[in-house]
Amino acid sequence: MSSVAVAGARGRLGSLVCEVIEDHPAFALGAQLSSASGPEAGADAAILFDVSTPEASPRIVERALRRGQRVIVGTSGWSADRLRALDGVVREIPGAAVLVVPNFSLGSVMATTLARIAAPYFGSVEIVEAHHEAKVDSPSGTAVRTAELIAAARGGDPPAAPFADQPARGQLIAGVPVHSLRLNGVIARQEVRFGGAGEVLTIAHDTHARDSYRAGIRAALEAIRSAEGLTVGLERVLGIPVTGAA
Ligand SMILES: NC(=O)C1=CN([C@@H]2O[C@H](COP(=O)(O)OP(=O)(O)OC[C@H]3O[C@@H](n4cnc5c(N)ncnc54)[C@H](OP(=O)(O)O)[C@@H]3O)[C@@H](O)[C@H]2O)C=CC1
Ligand SMILES: O=C(O)C1=N[C@H](C(=O)O)C[C@H](O)C1
Repeated sequence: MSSVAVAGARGRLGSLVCEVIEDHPAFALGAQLSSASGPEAGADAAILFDVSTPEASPRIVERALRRGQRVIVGTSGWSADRLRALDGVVREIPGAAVLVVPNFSLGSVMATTLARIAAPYFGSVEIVEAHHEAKVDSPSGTAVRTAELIAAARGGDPPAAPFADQPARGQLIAGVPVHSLRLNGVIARQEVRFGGAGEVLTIAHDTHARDSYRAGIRAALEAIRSAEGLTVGLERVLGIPVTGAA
C-alpha cells in the first residue's frame, strides 16, 4: 500500500481525489492538508497529491520533491514557464518523479490531442473556455496548456490574431487568443475554434460532472509509482500518441 497525502483535500477536486484513493486497494489516504497545515504535515506519505491553488502549488510541490515524495499535480497555473522551473528542480534531485495533469478528464485530453493534430493546418485559432463562478484563475490551466501545445504543433509559426491588442479580443497565450467565461450553471467547457478558407472547425468538450475526473485520477495514481522525472499530461500516462514538443 502506498500512502498518499492530499493538499487541498477539502476542496471540490480534493474531496474527489480522497474518495478515489480510499476506493483503490493499492493506496491509503494519508494526511488531508489545508492552508492551515504546517510545512511538515503529510511528510510521512510516499506520494503527495496537490490540488490546492495556483498560488500555493509551486511551494507545496517543490517541498514534497525535496523531501523525496513522488508528486501528482492537478492544480492549475502550471504554464510553460513554471514547468521549465519545475524541470530544473526535478533534475537536481536524483530519483525525483512528478506528474502534472492539467485535466483528469479523458474527453478533455482527447479534445486537446485533436487540437494539436489540427493546429498546423489552419491559419487562425482561438480558444473559448467557460467555468463555474468559484474558479479563482483565468484563463484555465487547460486552456493555457492547449494554447501552448497548439503553438508548439505549429512549430513557432503564430496563428493570425488580428487586433489582438483590443481587450475584447481575449488574452494572448503563446500567440493564441483565449476568452474566459465564468458562469453559474457551468462546471467546465472548452472550445477550440480553427478558421480556414470558408470553414470553421470547432473542437468542444463539456464537463457535466466532476465524476469525469475519477478515471484520470486513478490512472495518475497508478502511473506515479513508476514515473521518472517530469511528466506532463494524462495523454503520456494513457499512451495516447502525441507528436511534437512538450
Ligand atoms: N486537473 C484537473 O482535472 C482539475 C484541476 N482543477 C484545479 O484544481 C485546483 C483546485 O480546484 P477546486 O478543488 O475547484 O478548488 P477549491 O477552492 O474547491 O479547493 C482548493 C483547496 O485548496 C486548499 N488550500 C488552499 N491553500 C492551501 C495550501 N497552502 N495548502 C493546502 N491546501 C490549500 C483550500 O482550503 P483552505 O483554504 O480551507 O485551506 C481548498 O480546500 C484548481 O487549481 C483547479 O483549477 C480542478 C478541477 C479539475
Ligand atoms: O477549476 C476547475 O474547475 C478546473 N480547473 C482546471 C483548469 O484550470 O483547466 C481543469 C478543469 O477545467 C476544471
